[in-house]
Amino acid sequence: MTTTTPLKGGRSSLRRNDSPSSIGEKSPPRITPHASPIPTTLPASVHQENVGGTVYFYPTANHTTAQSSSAVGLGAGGVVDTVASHHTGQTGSASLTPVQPSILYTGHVYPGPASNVITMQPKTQLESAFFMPDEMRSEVLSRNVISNLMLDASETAQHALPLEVDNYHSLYPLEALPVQPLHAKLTLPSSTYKATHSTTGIKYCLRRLHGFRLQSTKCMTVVEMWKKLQHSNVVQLREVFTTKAFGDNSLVLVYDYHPNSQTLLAKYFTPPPESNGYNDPFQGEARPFSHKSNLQRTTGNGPLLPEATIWAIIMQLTAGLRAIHQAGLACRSLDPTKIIVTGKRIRFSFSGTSDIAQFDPNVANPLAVVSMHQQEDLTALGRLVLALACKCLQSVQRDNVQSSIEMVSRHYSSDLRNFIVYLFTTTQRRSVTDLMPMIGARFYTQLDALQAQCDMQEDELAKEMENGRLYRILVKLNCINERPDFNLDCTWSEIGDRYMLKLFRDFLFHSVTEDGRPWLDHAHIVQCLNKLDAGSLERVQLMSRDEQSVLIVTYAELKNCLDKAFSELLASAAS
Ligand SMILES: Nc1ncnc2c1ncn2[C@@H]1O[C@H](COP(=O)(O)OP(=O)(O)OP(=O)(O)O)[C@@H](O)[C@H]1O
Repeated sequence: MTTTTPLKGGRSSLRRNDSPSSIGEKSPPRITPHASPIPTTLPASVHQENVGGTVYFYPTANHTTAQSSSAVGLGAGGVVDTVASHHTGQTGSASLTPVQPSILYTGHVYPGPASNVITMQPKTQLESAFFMPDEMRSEVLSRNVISNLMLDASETAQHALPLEVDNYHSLYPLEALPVQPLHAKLTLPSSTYKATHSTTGIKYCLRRLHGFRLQSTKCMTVVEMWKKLQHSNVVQLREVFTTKAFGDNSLVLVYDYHPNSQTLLAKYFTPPPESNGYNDPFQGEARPFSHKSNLQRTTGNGPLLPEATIWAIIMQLTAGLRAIHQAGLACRSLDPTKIIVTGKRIRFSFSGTSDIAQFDPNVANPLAVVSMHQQEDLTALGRLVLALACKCLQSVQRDNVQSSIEMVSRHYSSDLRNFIVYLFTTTQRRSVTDLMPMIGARFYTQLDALQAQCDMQEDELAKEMENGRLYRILVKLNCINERPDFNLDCTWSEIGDRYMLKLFRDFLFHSVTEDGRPWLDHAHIVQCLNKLDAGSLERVQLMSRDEQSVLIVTYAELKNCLDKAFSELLASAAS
């Protein structure tokens, strides 16, 4: 017997999840008709009933407990897997316990942003119900793109880079010019690369000191101290090794890699491109921080920074510096080329390089030397904050300091001025902990901003967690749907449980409006997938592509079919 029941004019059909987010036609959809295997016989165990023009199939009483898909303890009445029964020769899944029409589904659904978060989002668009804001996405994307950059073989040869250095491969230069002086106090050339660890695949930042020989293994003590220092404002040193892979004796320091980082110099002191190559005639020859070209250190960097931005930088720098000093270490390269900015995060980079490069095994009193370097760090911090406030590196040249501080007094609070003056007062012994009271209640503002950012990110995480879950269901469904053959059975995906899943897939993605246009409703897809994942007792009416067969199942049964079919695939893949 063929089940020939046109849907049109039949009982109100597909349960649609009405949602304001429908991006297509609002009229109820129907399934796109396509050629599809349809049942040709109906087992004696199935009872047929015509309700308002639609034929429904019910198992007879002695078959009500047979099928496993109903064995989820559902009691879903009027539910039958007739098509599956036909194609597999199994009995239909059913239970005669009547089901209340109310939706029994209580699955996991992203409930939408919390009220405290919604006000922080740039603009509440339809998209934001499901996906992260564009700004966040593009930041993550650009980090991924940068992180995945690779040189091809010819570029690697062009840069004279080895294919492997110790446990690292795929070296990628992180600076425009591969060889630069390390720091004002150093004449050693150095290079920075991104590289991938051979066994873990994790990316790291390698700092190579060219032509460098370790004078003494004693400096490994200080390396260990740096390796132990963990702080969110300090780039973590992971290991140090010597290598001849570059054709010389190089020392390589391995740090955590933070993609899409900029140096503080590049972010705040490099003239914008609009300057059209104009050089400030008053810039002079002085290089206040390191051997960087004066072109990069000119004035003309746009408007002054808001005071809140400067304090946000100060708080992060002092936090990192406090951790460094408390660990009995000194930064020794507190320089805008050695501080990196990643998003809103500021980190001291290449920490410990100076300690290794300038290690002197003959120092009589190492503690006193550290203390002296810590004082130098504080002076360097004062110079950096002054330069930031003036947005000009020349402002910290000896002759300019006084007028620069006056400029700070005119444009910023006395707190900021006092902070800088304290750090410039080298006649007294200063301490990073003394800076805390100067920051004062601004600390709470920073904490509040960070917590608000955490709230927003947690909300995005909640969304993405649900997306990840839905993605896994889609992976399962797509591994099953339309599989050309399985265990030499080319009809596997078209029969039995799999046939139900195919019709469900059509219901999800291929619904059309009355006049045949695609009916696209993201909320419909999400809600149906959620009901499937939760094994809801709600019923869904599926229809064969030729519109000749109607199948009413619960989501619980579909879930059971999905799990069974996917387990079969898994078992076969593992065998
Ligand atoms: N841990 C890190 N992760 C990712 N990128 C980093 C890291 N540390 C530094 N960088 C980036 O590497 C690039 C090169 O850094 P480097 O200090 O070599 O710059 P530089 O301005 O050329 O300094 P120098 O004159 O000392 O060579 C910079 O753009 C910096 O943002």
